[in-house]
Amino acid sequence: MPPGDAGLTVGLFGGSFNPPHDGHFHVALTALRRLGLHRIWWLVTPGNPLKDHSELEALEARVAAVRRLADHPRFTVTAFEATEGLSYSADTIAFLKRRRPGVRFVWVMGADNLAGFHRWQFWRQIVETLPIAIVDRPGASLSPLSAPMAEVYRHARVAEEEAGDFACRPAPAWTFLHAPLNPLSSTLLRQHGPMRQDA
Ligand SMILES: Nc1ncnc2c1ncn2[C@@H]1O[C@H](COP(=O)(O)OP(=O)(O)OP(=O)(O)O)[C@@H](O)[C@H]1O
Ligand SMILES: O=C(O)c1ccc[n+]([C@@H]2O[C@H](COP(=O)([O-])O)[C@@H](O)[C@H]2O)c1
Repeated sequence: MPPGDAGLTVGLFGGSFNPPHDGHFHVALTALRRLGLHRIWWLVTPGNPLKDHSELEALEARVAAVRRLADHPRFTVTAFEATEGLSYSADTIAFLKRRRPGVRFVWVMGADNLAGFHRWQFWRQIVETLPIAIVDRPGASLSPLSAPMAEVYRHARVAEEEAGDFACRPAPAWTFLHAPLNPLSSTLLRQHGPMRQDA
């Protein structure tokens, strides 16, 4: 697990990264800059509990690929969930709060995950524990209005213009960051192989 002194602000960016792509880099950079965070920790998951794992590459290969992609001085790549036996994000977050008590964490995810967030284990506990930042994604732009999480926690939405110190907000707090849309997905890359971004 990465070190973290008191006062550090960290965006937790969990993912399957099967494989990682520029859309992921875009999400991490958007969160880092727009939320005024010190760092982004990329959490390479042993396996999304809601996804079929039959096409999932080995963790070591995904970590190596994410390290190649996440080439930025404020990015840290880690796979401690596997070594600590953590499958659910609620457990990961509780673990981190215990082990890095002075660090201020924010959960970072793409807008497609907002739509299904109410299916995550202990999702309300997650919302009540740390601020959540959602980055827009093609096909999911309307979900802030209709997702159950957004409805239940409507009162906790923070305007993106006011999210510059987001890590210091008490939970529940969530914000939706509009940004240039990036159309890449791992599914697309698994189906068609690497594609030139400028083609
Ligand atoms: N193009 C994108 N724009 C915004 N968010 C993205 C984009 N691609 C991935 N994300 C977000 O990054 C995180 C990790 O995504 P993941 O590794 O599942 O990639 P994916 O492209 O969604 O994969 P798959 O197609 O296999 O479902 C998730 O929170 C996801 O919402
Ligand atoms: O805890 C859960 O129930 C849960 C359900 C779905 C996804 N997650 C986490 O969400 C992150 C994004 O997953 P993915 O597959 O969309 O990249 C990753 O860290 C997963 O472990 C977590």
